[in-house]
Amino acid sequence: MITAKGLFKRYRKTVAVDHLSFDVRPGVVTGFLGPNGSGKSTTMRLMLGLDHGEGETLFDGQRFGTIRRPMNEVGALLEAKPFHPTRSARNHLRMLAAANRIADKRVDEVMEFVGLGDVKRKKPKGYSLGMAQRLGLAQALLGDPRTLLLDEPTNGLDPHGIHWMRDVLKTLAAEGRTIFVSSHLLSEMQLMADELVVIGRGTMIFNGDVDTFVREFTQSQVVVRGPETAGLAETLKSEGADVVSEGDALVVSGLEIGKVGHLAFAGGVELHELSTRRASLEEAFMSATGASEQFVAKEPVRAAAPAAVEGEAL
Ligand SMILES: Nc1ncnc2c1ncn2[C@@H]1O[C@H](COP(=O)(O)OP(=O)(O)OP(=O)(O)O)[C@@H](O)[C@H]1O
Repeated sequence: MITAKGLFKRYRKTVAVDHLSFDVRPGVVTGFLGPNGSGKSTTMRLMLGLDHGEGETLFDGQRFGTIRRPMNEVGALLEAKPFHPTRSARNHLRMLAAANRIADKRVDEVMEFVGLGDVKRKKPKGYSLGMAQRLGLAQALLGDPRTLLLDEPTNGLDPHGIHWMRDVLKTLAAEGRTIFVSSHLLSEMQLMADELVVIGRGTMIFNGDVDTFVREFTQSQVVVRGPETAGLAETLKSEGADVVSEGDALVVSGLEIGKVGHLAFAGGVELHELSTRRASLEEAFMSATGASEQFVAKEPVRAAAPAAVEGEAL
C-alpha cells in the first residue's frame, strides 16, 4: 500500500506538484496519467525522496528513507539507461545485489525473467531503449519487492514488449503487490490498469477505478438496431435525445438504455439490438484533462497554394 500525503514541489515560478494526496492499493495495477508536464515524474521522484519538496509518502507504513532494505520493499524504474556505461548488465546488477545483500543467483533469475538472458554479458550502453527498459525492470525486481513504481516502462518497447510488460505487471499485481505505473499509452492503460490517479498541472483530477473515471468524464451511448427504427428515432428525439444513424443502427446519446428500451416497447418497435457503447479511456482522458493541458500545438498551417497565373494550366 502506498499512501502519498500533501506532495508539493516548486521549481522557481513553476508549481510542478500541488498538494497531491492519494492511495495506491495492493493487488491491482494503478495507472498514473496526466498530460505532458503535468508533474508525473516529479511526483514519483518526490515519493522516493529523490527530489526536495514537501509532503510524505508511506510504503506499507514506512518512509522510503527509513526502510532498512529498500530494494526488498520498493522497486523503481524512473528513467531508462541509468546504468554504468562500461560494466556488463549482469555485473551492474551483481554489484547492486551485493550492496543490498541479495543472492547472486537472483541476478540471473531476473535477467532471464525479463528476456535478457542471452545478452546479460553485454554492456548496457549497446542496449536499445526497449532492452534498457527490460534491464530497468530487472533492477527494480532484484529484491523481489512488494511495491513497484514505474515511470513510462513501455517507452521504447515494441508491440510484443508492451504486451509482455502488461502481462508481467498484471501478474505481479495479482500476487498481491502494489504497482504504480505511468504511461502515455492510453489504450494500453485501459487493458492494464484497474485503478487510476489522474493529474493535470500538478493537481488531482481523479483517483479511483477506471470504469468510474470513464463514466464520470464521458457520456455513454445506446445502440439500437431493428428492421424499422425511423419512427423510434423521432420519439427518442422528442424525449430530448441526440440520435445519429450509423449504418443500420441508431446511436443515441442523452437517454438511459432502460428508457430507450421502454420507448421502443411502448411504441411496439421490433428491436434486434439494444446495447450500451462505452467510451474509451482515451476519450475520458481528453475530456478530463483538456483544460489542464499545458502544451497545446497550433493547427498545422498549410502552405499557401501558389496563385494561379492566368492562362497557365495548373
Ligand atoms: N529540473 C527541473 N527544473 C525546472 N522545471 C522542471 C524540472 N523538472 C520538471 N520541471 C517542470 O515541472 C513540471 C512537471 O514536469 P514533470 O517532468 O514532472 O511532468 P511529467 O508529467 O512527467 O511530463 P511528461 O509526461 O512530459 O514526462 C513541468 O512544468 C516541467 O517543466
